[in-house]
Amino acid sequence: MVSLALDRVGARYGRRQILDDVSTPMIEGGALTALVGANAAGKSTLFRRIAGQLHGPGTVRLTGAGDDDLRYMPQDTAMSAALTVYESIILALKQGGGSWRLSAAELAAVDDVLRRFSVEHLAHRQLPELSGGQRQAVSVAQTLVTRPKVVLMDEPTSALDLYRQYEVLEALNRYAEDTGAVVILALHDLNQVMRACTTVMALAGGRILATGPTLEVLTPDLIGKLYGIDTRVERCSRGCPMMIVDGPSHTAATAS
Ligand SMILES: Nc1ncnc2c1ncn2[C@@H]1O[C@H](COP(=O)(O)OP(=O)(O)OP(=O)(O)O)[C@@H](O)[C@H]1O
Repeated sequence: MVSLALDRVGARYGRRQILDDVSTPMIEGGALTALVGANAAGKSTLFRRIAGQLHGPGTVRLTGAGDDDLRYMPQDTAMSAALTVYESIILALKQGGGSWRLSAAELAAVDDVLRRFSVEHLAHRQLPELSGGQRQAVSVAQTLVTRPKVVLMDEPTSALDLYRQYEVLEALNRYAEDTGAVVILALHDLNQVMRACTTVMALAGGRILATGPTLEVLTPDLIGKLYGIDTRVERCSRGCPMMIVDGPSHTAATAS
């Protein structure tokens, strides 16, 4: 089983300290973990630090996976290359080098990821012709084609319609279950978090404010602290917990 833990991790841009002493318990693979926090709280910075794109104090401990097994999908992914979706996924698969030939297993991996994320019908479309939501779904497929054991995704559903949000989160959940991968998603939609993610890490002021099982961590009290918003949790007609937003509170302590 794959797991990831952070021990007193820090990060800065120039003199500006963004993350300070970020520590987490062991995050186990096989299910989705959400990273939540206000705008500018440092979620992308934490992903860059875990992915090795930024350096700083502290330790990122990976168990059952090496640095090569990690993929980070940033918030904005470039899709201007004159490639088809199919070609772009092959390119993502071959990014680590090796033979230019495609083995039967690699061809199967490309087919699998196209099917998992329902982008088969786009296989022969050019990347620059895709809509924003199509681009995002393709980007998820590119990220997962190598079957990474540690996956960090920055707002992977922000451009998707309601049905596609549900579909992509379900597919990500199945991916985590099938591969045992650690999959961490930065998400702003807390209803998506409640529906899809088993564990939550909440970031504020450059530190982890809370981490643990979703329904235990995402309390109205914590949400008030993170976003300055009053909320309550109710159940939808199918029994799924839902966050109802009542409005701004006056207890905000969000990151600068
Ligand atoms: N390349 C950079 N150089 C300098 N400062 C940066 C850089 N990238 C981000 N920052 C700053 O670091 C802080 C954290 O930004 P980050 O993108 O990590 O936040 P975030 O939680 O992902 O935000 P959002 O929810 O808005 O995407 C912000 O104050 C931002 O201005």
